[in-house]
Amino acid sequence: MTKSAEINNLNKRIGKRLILNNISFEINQGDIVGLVGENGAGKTTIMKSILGMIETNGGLISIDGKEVTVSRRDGLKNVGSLIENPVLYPYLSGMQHLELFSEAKDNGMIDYLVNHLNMQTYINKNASNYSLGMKQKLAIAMALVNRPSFAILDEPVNGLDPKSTKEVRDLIFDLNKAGTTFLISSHILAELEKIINRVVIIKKGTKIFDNYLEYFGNKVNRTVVKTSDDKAAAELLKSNDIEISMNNGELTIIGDFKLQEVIDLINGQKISFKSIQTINDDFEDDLIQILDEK
Ligand SMILES: Nc1ncnc2c1ncn2[C@@H]1O[C@H](COP(=O)(O)OP(=O)(O)OP(=O)(O)O)[C@@H](O)[C@H]1O
Repeated sequence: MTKSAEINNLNKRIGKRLILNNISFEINQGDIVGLVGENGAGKTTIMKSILGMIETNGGLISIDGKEVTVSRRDGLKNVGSLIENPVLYPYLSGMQHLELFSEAKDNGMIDYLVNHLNMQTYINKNASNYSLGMKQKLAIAMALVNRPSFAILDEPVNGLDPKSTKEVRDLIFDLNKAGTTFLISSHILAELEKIINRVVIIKKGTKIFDNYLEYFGNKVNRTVVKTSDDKAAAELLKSNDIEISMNNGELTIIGDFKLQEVIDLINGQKISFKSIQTINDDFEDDLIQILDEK
């Protein structure tokens, strides 16, 4: 797999505090990687380091095989970024911002972004009058206006309403299909799950998890059943080809099944139900569990 970016043993100290502790991970071309962690975990510091915005205390960062530091910026030529609140010029319109940031005279990208992010009604007005969400959309457009091969977006859907959030998601997918690799941080895990194909989790400056989403498997529902005789109920369900497991004495039915069929089977054997609880294992819970465990 071709690598878009490599981060090797990245360390960052601020004063006496170690903010990043030997962080290493790779971003393969075509990936949409989610960078996840609690407030203050170090996500923005990682992104700033990759972009050569801050001095680091050891470690090697390269983009497209070129080393990036505060003074070596060759690797950043095809990189777009949105980090924290971008500085907007109050007397320039959104369109003028995009024109200022665009390296090409007219590559159709400005129209494409304005349309995809639905900014037509205000793009020619002064940015000083923009709402938080409008500013955020303009900042995303500025990050992507040169059709970067690699884009780093820190909290891109911060402050966006659900419709705008979907517009940003669709735009990311569209650009990803056309060849842009993404590193995206977000606290909105349910939203992040819809976009990313891989997740890197940071806790207190240390990487604690890094894997593709397939790791989390297909989201299967589990139904935990308590009966007057769990052992007999388990045998009965198994003999009727219903997939079950017994974990810590808990009878769990896995995957798809017809609840009425289970009820009829068990009642038919004079076993009584005490409780039935369906549990949806979702991504958000999985991530929170990883964060809590490590
Ligand atoms: N300029 C600075 N001076 C002092 N401490 C800093 C500075 N920048 C970052 N830090 C500290 O570094 C740690 C990591 O901050 P960072 O902004 O990278 O976290 P984050 O994961 O992006 O957090 P959030 O999700 O809240 O944006 C925090 O403890 C923060 O207080």
